[in-house]
Amino acid sequence: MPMLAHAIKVEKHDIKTLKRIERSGIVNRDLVYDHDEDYIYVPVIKNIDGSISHDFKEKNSIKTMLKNEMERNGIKNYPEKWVRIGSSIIIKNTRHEKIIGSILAEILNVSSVYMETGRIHGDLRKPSLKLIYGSGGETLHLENGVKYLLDPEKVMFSPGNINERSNIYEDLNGKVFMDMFAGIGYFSIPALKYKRPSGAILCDINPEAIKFLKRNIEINNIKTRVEIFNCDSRLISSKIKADYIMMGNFKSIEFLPHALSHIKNNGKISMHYLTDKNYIKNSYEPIIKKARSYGYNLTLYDYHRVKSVSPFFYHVNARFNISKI
Ligand SMILES: C[S@@+](CC[C@H](N)C(=O)[O-])C[C@H]1O[C@@H](n2cnc3c(N)ncnc32)[C@H](O)[C@@H]1O
Repeated sequence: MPMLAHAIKVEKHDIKTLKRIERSGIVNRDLVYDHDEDYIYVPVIKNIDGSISHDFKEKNSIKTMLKNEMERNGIKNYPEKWVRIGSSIIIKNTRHEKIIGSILAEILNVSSVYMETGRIHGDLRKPSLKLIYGSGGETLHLENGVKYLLDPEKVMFSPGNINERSNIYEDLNGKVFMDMFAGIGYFSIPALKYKRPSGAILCDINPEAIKFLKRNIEINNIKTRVEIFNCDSRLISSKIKADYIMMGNFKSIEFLPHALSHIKNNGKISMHYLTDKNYIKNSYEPIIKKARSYGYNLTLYDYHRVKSVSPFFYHVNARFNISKI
Protein backbone atom coordinates (compact mmCIF):
# COMPACT_ATOMS: atom_id res chain seq x y z
CA MET A 1 0.00 0.00 0.00
CA PRO A 2 1.39 3.44 -0.86
CA MET A 3 1.90 5.81 2.04
CA LEU A 4 1.48 9.58 1.92
CA ALA A 5 4.52 11.33 3.42
CA HIS A 6 6.54 14.56 3.30
CA ALA A 7 8.85 14.71 0.31
CA ILE A 8 11.52 16.91 -1.21
CA LYS A 9 11.44 17.03 -4.97
CA VAL A 10 14.97 17.22 -6.47
CA GLU A 11 15.95 17.55 -10.12
CA LYS A 12 17.62 14.32 -11.23
CA HIS A 13 20.92 15.93 -12.22
CA ASP A 14 21.15 17.93 -8.96
CA ILE A 15 23.34 15.46 -7.11
CA LYS A 16 24.71 18.16 -4.77
CA THR A 17 21.25 18.90 -3.33
CA LEU A 18 20.47 15.19 -3.08
CA LYS A 19 23.69 14.56 -1.13
CA ARG A 20 23.01 17.58 1.13
CA ILE A 21 19.54 16.24 2.01
CA GLU A 22 20.96 12.78 2.69
CA ARG A 23 23.66 14.21 4.98
CA SER A 24 21.10 16.31 6.90
CA GLY A 25 19.62 13.22 8.58
CA ILE A 26 15.99 14.02 7.67
CA VAL A 27 15.49 11.22 5.12
CA ASN A 28 12.74 8.77 6.06
CA ARG A 29 14.64 5.48 5.75
CA ASP A 30 11.48 3.35 5.95
CA LEU A 31 10.25 4.58 2.58
CA VAL A 32 11.55 3.98 -0.95
CA TYR A 33 12.70 6.99 -3.05
CA ASP A 34 10.37 7.58 -5.98
CA HIS A 35 11.17 9.16 -9.34
CA ASP A 36 9.67 10.28 -12.60
CA GLU A 37 11.34 11.44 -15.85
CA ASP A 38 12.90 14.58 -14.34
CA TYR A 39 12.66 14.43 -10.55
CA ILE A 40 13.62 12.26 -7.59
CA TYR A 41 11.19 12.35 -4.63
CA VAL A 42 13.06 11.98 -1.33
CA PRO A 43 10.89 10.95 1.63
CA VAL A 44 11.60 13.11 4.68
CA ILE A 45 10.56 12.75 8.30
CA LYS A 46 9.14 16.27 8.78
CA ASN A 47 7.48 19.10 6.98
CA ILE A 48 10.21 21.55 6.00
CA ASP A 49 10.28 24.64 3.85
CA GLY A 50 9.52 23.61 0.26
CA SER A 51 8.48 20.03 1.05
CA ILE A 52 5.42 18.51 -0.60
CA SER A 53 3.22 15.46 0.02
CA HIS A 54 3.91 12.36 -2.04
CA ASP A 55 2.91 8.68 -2.15
CA PHE A 56 5.80 6.33 -1.32
CA LYS A 57 6.20 2.58 -1.09
CA GLU A 58 7.33 1.28 2.28
CA LYS A 59 10.69 -0.56 2.20
CA ASN A 60 9.41 -3.64 3.92
CA SER A 61 6.29 -3.55 1.88
CA ILE A 62 8.23 -4.33 -1.32
CA LYS A 63 9.50 -7.59 0.18
CA THR A 64 6.06 -8.38 1.57
CA MET A 65 4.35 -7.48 -1.69
CA LEU A 66 6.75 -9.72 -3.61
CA LYS A 67 6.26 -12.60 -1.19
CA ASN A 68 2.47 -12.29 -1.32
CA GLU A 69 2.32 -12.01 -5.10
CA MET A 70 4.70 -14.94 -5.64
CA GLU A 71 2.74 -17.09 -3.18
CA ARG A 72 -0.53 -16.17 -4.90
CA ASN A 73 1.03 -17.54 -8.14
CA GLY A 74 2.29 -20.69 -6.42
CA ILE A 75 5.98 -19.69 -6.64
CA LYS A 76 8.14 -20.62 -3.67
CA ASN A 77 11.65 -19.81 -4.93
CA TYR A 78 12.31 -16.50 -6.60
CA PRO A 79 15.23 -14.02 -6.74
CA GLU A 80 15.14 -11.58 -3.84
CA LYS A 81 18.04 -9.50 -5.19
CA TRP A 82 18.48 -7.72 -8.50
CA VAL A 83 20.73 -5.24 -10.25
CA ARG A 84 19.02 -2.08 -11.43
CA ILE A 85 20.29 -0.38 -14.61
CA GLY A 86 18.14 2.59 -15.56
CA SER A 87 14.58 1.38 -15.93
CA SER A 88 15.65 -2.29 -16.21
CA ILE A 89 16.61 -4.94 -13.70
CA ILE A 90 18.75 -8.05 -14.05
CA ILE A 91 18.08 -11.16 -11.97
CA LYS A 92 19.92 -14.48 -11.60
CA ASN A 93 18.79 -17.49 -13.60
CA THR A 94 15.49 -18.82 -12.30
CA ARG A 95 12.61 -21.15 -13.13
CA HIS A 96 9.14 -19.66 -13.90
CA GLU A 97 10.93 -16.69 -15.45
CA LYS A 98 7.94 -15.20 -17.30
CA ILE A 99 5.67 -14.89 -14.29
CA ILE A 100 8.52 -13.86 -11.96
CA GLY A 101 9.58 -11.19 -14.49
CA SER A 102 6.12 -9.69 -14.71
CA ILE A 103 5.61 -9.66 -10.92
CA LEU A 104 9.00 -7.96 -10.37
CA ALA A 105 8.32 -5.41 -13.13
CA GLU A 106 4.97 -4.51 -11.61
CA ILE A 107 6.17 -4.21 -8.01
CA LEU A 108 9.52 -2.54 -8.74
CA ASN A 109 8.05 -0.28 -11.40
CA VAL A 110 10.58 -1.18 -14.13
CA SER A 111 9.98 -1.53 -17.86
CA SER A 112 12.28 -4.47 -18.66
CA VAL A 113 13.48 -7.51 -16.74
CA TYR A 114 16.45 -9.62 -17.83
CA MET A 115 17.64 -12.96 -16.53
CA GLU A 116 21.33 -14.02 -16.52
CA THR A 117 21.91 -17.06 -18.72
CA GLY A 118 25.68 -17.13 -18.28
CA ARG A 119 28.68 -14.97 -17.47
CA ILE A 120 29.92 -11.75 -19.04
CA HIS A 121 32.06 -13.29 -21.78
CA GLY A 122 34.87 -12.70 -24.26
CA ASP A 123 37.18 -9.75 -24.77
CA LEU A 124 34.21 -7.54 -25.63
CA ARG A 125 32.77 -8.31 -22.15
CA LYS A 126 29.34 -9.09 -23.59
CA PRO A 127 26.61 -9.94 -21.09
CA SER A 128 24.64 -13.21 -21.40
CA LEU A 129 21.08 -12.09 -20.73
CA LYS A 130 17.60 -13.13 -21.73
CA LEU A 131 14.78 -10.60 -21.80
CA ILE A 132 11.95 -12.08 -19.72
CA TYR A 133 9.67 -9.06 -19.43
CA GLY A 134 9.12 -5.86 -21.44
CA SER A 135 10.56 -4.72 -24.73
CA GLY A 136 14.22 -4.27 -23.70
CA GLY A 137 16.48 -1.94 -25.66
CA GLU A 138 18.18 1.24 -24.53
CA THR A 139 17.89 2.50 -20.98
CA LEU A 140 19.22 5.63 -19.27
CA HIS A 141 21.14 4.98 -16.05
CA LEU A 142 21.84 7.96 -13.81
CA GLU A 143 24.79 7.75 -11.42
CA ASN A 144 26.70 10.47 -9.62
CA GLY A 145 25.18 13.08 -11.93
CA VAL A 146 26.38 11.22 -15.05
CA LYS A 147 23.95 9.88 -17.66
CA TYR A 148 24.87 6.49 -19.08
CA LEU A 149 22.78 5.40 -22.04
CA LEU A 150 23.19 1.69 -22.81
CA ASP A 151 21.49 -1.48 -23.86
CA PRO A 152 22.07 -4.04 -21.05
CA GLU A 153 21.92 -6.89 -23.59
CA LYS A 154 24.69 -5.42 -25.75
CA VAL A 155 27.22 -3.90 -23.32
CA MET A 156 28.11 -4.61 -19.72
CA PHE A 157 27.60 -2.27 -16.82
CA SER A 158 28.97 -3.26 -13.46
CA PRO A 159 27.11 -1.55 -10.58
CA GLY A 160 29.82 -2.94 -8.24
CA ASN A 161 32.33 -0.49 -9.78
CA ILE A 162 30.42 2.61 -8.69
CA ASN A 163 33.20 3.84 -6.39
CA GLU A 164 35.73 3.50 -9.19
CA ARG A 165 33.58 5.54 -11.54
CA SER A 166 33.20 8.28 -8.92
CA ASN A 167 36.79 8.10 -7.69
CA ILE A 168 38.83 9.71 -10.45
CA TYR A 169 40.53 12.08 -8.03
CA GLU A 170 43.64 12.81 -10.09
CA ASP A 171 44.20 16.41 -11.06
CA LEU A 172 43.55 16.29 -14.81
CA ASN A 173 43.46 20.05 -15.18
CA GLY A 174 44.86 20.92 -18.61
CA LYS A 175 46.05 17.32 -19.10
CA VAL A 176 45.29 14.79 -21.82
CA PHE A 177 44.01 11.44 -20.67
CA MET A 178 43.69 8.19 -22.57
CA ASP A 179 41.16 5.45 -21.82
CA MET A 180 42.37 2.29 -23.56
CA PHE A 181 39.15 0.35 -22.78
CA ALA A 182 36.58 3.15 -22.70
CA GLY A 183 33.44 1.05 -23.19
CA ILE A 184 30.39 3.32 -23.03
CA GLY A 185 32.42 5.89 -21.06
CA TYR A 186 32.33 4.26 -17.59
CA PHE A 187 35.39 6.24 -16.38
CA SER A 188 35.88 8.78 -19.12
CA ILE A 189 32.47 10.50 -18.94
CA PRO A 190 32.83 11.34 -15.19
CA ALA A 191 36.44 12.47 -15.85
CA LEU A 192 35.30 14.71 -18.71
CA LYS A 193 32.34 16.02 -16.72
CA TYR A 194 34.01 16.73 -13.37
CA LYS A 195 37.64 17.42 -14.32
CA ARG A 196 39.10 19.93 -16.74
CA PRO A 197 41.28 17.88 -19.10
CA SER A 198 42.44 19.60 -22.28
CA GLY A 199 41.67 16.49 -24.34
CA ALA A 200 40.86 12.79 -24.22
CA ILE A 201 41.75 9.78 -26.36
CA LEU A 202 39.09 7.10 -26.02
CA CYS A 203 39.34 3.62 -27.46
CA ASP A 204 37.24 0.48 -27.46
CA ILE A 205 37.23 -2.55 -29.72
CA ASN A 206 33.45 -3.08 -29.45
CA PRO A 207 31.47 -1.04 -32.03
CA GLU A 208 28.31 -1.26 -29.88
CA ALA A 209 30.16 0.32 -26.94
CA ILE A 210 31.56 3.06 -29.19
CA LYS A 211 28.04 3.87 -30.42
CA PHE A 212 26.88 4.45 -26.83
CA LEU A 213 30.11 6.25 -25.89
CA LYS A 214 29.46 8.84 -28.62
CA ARG A 215 25.87 9.33 -27.50
CA ASN A 216 26.91 9.58 -23.84
CA ILE A 217 29.40 12.32 -24.72
CA GLU A 218 26.52 14.15 -26.37
CA ILE A 219 23.86 13.73 -23.67
CA ASN A 220 26.31 14.69 -20.92
CA ASN A 221 27.04 17.84 -22.86
CA ILE A 222 30.81 17.24 -23.01
CA LYS A 223 32.59 19.98 -24.92
CA THR A 224 36.23 18.90 -24.42
CA ARG A 225 38.06 17.73 -27.54
CA VAL A 226 37.92 13.92 -27.70
CA GLU A 227 39.46 11.56 -30.22
CA ILE A 228 37.68 8.22 -30.51
CA PHE A 229 39.20 4.99 -31.81
CA ASN A 230 37.11 1.89 -32.51
CA CYS A 231 39.91 -0.68 -32.63
CA ASP A 232 42.23 -2.81 -30.54
CA SER A 233 44.00 -0.23 -28.39
CA ARG A 234 47.33 -1.90 -29.23
CA LEU A 235 46.94 -0.53 -32.76
CA ILE A 236 46.92 3.14 -31.79
CA SER A 237 50.08 4.90 -32.99
CA SER A 238 52.65 5.50 -30.25
CA LYS A 239 52.91 9.07 -31.57
CA ILE A 240 49.71 9.70 -29.59
CA LYS A 241 50.70 10.70 -26.05
CA ALA A 242 48.80 11.17 -22.78
CA ASP A 243 49.49 12.36 -19.23
CA TYR A 244 47.17 9.84 -17.62
CA ILE A 245 46.15 6.41 -18.91
CA MET A 246 43.15 4.45 -17.66
CA MET A 247 43.15 0.69 -18.15
CA GLY A 248 39.74 -0.63 -17.05
CA ASN A 249 40.30 -4.18 -18.26
CA PHE A 250 41.23 -7.23 -16.20
CA LYS A 251 43.88 -8.05 -18.83
CA SER A 252 45.56 -4.64 -18.39
CA ILE A 253 48.95 -6.23 -17.55
CA GLU A 254 49.15 -7.69 -21.09
CA PHE A 255 48.67 -4.19 -22.46
CA LEU A 256 51.32 -2.51 -20.27
CA PRO A 257 54.01 -2.08 -22.98
CA HIS A 258 51.44 -0.37 -25.22
CA ALA A 259 50.30 1.93 -22.42
CA LEU A 260 53.92 2.85 -21.68
CA SER A 261 54.50 3.72 -25.33
CA HIS A 262 51.81 6.44 -25.02
CA ILE A 263 52.75 7.92 -21.67
CA LYS A 264 54.30 11.37 -21.44
CA ASN A 265 57.24 11.75 -19.07
CA ASN A 266 56.05 11.95 -15.42
CA GLY A 267 52.64 10.62 -16.44
CA LYS A 268 50.39 8.26 -14.48
CA ILE A 269 48.70 4.93 -15.21
CA SER A 270 45.67 3.39 -13.50
CA MET A 271 45.43 -0.40 -13.96
CA HIS A 272 42.56 -2.74 -13.10
CA TYR A 273 43.29 -6.45 -12.84
CA LEU A 274 42.40 -9.64 -10.99
CA THR A 275 44.66 -11.00 -8.29
CA ASP A 276 44.69 -14.24 -6.37
CA LYS A 277 43.51 -13.44 -2.82
CA ASN A 278 46.78 -14.94 -1.48
CA TYR A 279 48.80 -12.24 -3.29
CA ILE A 280 46.64 -9.25 -2.38
CA LYS A 281 49.40 -7.59 -0.30
CA ASN A 282 51.86 -7.06 -3.14
CA SER A 283 50.23 -8.14 -6.41
CA TYR A 284 51.59 -4.95 -8.07
CA GLU A 285 55.27 -5.89 -7.62
CA PRO A 286 55.52 -8.03 -10.80
CA ILE A 287 54.05 -5.08 -12.75
CA ILE A 288 56.81 -2.78 -11.47
CA LYS A 289 59.42 -5.42 -12.41
CA LYS A 290 57.96 -5.91 -15.88
CA ALA A 291 57.88 -2.15 -16.54
CA ARG A 292 61.55 -1.88 -15.49
CA SER A 293 62.43 -4.41 -18.21
CA TYR A 294 60.81 -2.01 -20.72
CA GLY A 295 62.88 0.89 -19.39
CA TYR A 296 60.33 2.56 -17.07
CA ASN A 297 60.25 3.26 -13.34
CA LEU A 298 56.82 2.77 -11.78
CA THR A 299 56.06 4.17 -8.31
CA LEU A 300 52.84 3.05 -6.69
CA TYR A 301 50.71 5.90 -5.31
CA ASP A 302 47.38 4.10 -4.82
CA TYR A 303 46.38 0.49 -4.47
CA HIS A 304 42.97 -0.73 -3.38
CA ARG A 305 40.51 -3.58 -3.62
CA VAL A 306 37.50 -2.89 -5.85
CA LYS A 307 35.54 -6.07 -5.11
CA SER A 308 35.71 -9.78 -4.56
CA VAL A 309 34.85 -11.56 -7.82
CA SER A 310 35.01 -15.19 -6.68
CA PRO A 311 36.17 -17.15 -3.62
CA PHE A 312 39.72 -16.90 -5.02
CA PHE A 313 40.07 -13.53 -6.76
CA TYR A 314 39.88 -9.83 -6.03
CA HIS A 315 39.42 -7.11 -8.60
CA VAL A 316 42.05 -4.47 -7.67
CA ASN A 317 43.15 -1.08 -8.92
CA ALA A 318 46.80 0.03 -8.83
CA ARG A 319 47.90 3.51 -9.85
CA PHE A 320 51.51 4.40 -10.68
CA ASN A 321 53.65 7.44 -11.38
CA ILE A 322 55.79 6.72 -14.45
CA SER A 323 59.23 7.94 -15.43
CA LYS A 324 61.76 6.75 -18.00
CA ILE A 325 64.87 5.07 -16.58
C1 LIG B 1 35.37 -4.65 -18.67
S1 LIG B 1 34.86 -3.45 -19.79
C2 LIG B 1 35.04 -2.00 -18.88
C3 LIG B 1 34.25 -2.11 -17.61
C4 LIG B 1 34.30 -0.88 -16.78
N1 LIG B 1 35.62 -0.71 -16.25
C5 LIG B 1 33.22 -0.82 -15.69
O1 LIG B 1 33.43 -0.11 -14.71
O2 LIG B 1 32.14 -1.37 -15.79
C6 LIG B 1 36.27 -3.53 -20.80
C7 LIG B 1 36.12 -2.91 -22.18
O3 LIG B 1 37.34 -3.17 -22.88
C8 LIG B 1 37.04 -3.38 -24.25
N2 LIG B 1 38.19 -4.09 -24.86
C9 LIG B 1 38.56 -5.39 -24.67
N3 LIG B 1 39.69 -5.65 -25.36
C10 LIG B 1 40.06 -4.50 -25.97
C11 LIG B 1 41.15 -4.12 -26.80
N4 LIG B 1 42.09 -4.99 -27.14
N5 LIG B 1 41.22 -2.84 -27.23
C12 LIG B 1 40.26 -1.95 -26.90
N6 LIG B 1 39.19 -2.24 -26.12
C13 LIG B 1 39.09 -3.50 -25.65
C14 LIG B 1 35.73 -4.17 -24.22
O4 LIG B 1 35.03 -4.02 -25.44
C15 LIG B 1 35.00 -3.50 -23.02
O5 LIG B 1 34.17 -2.44 -23.46
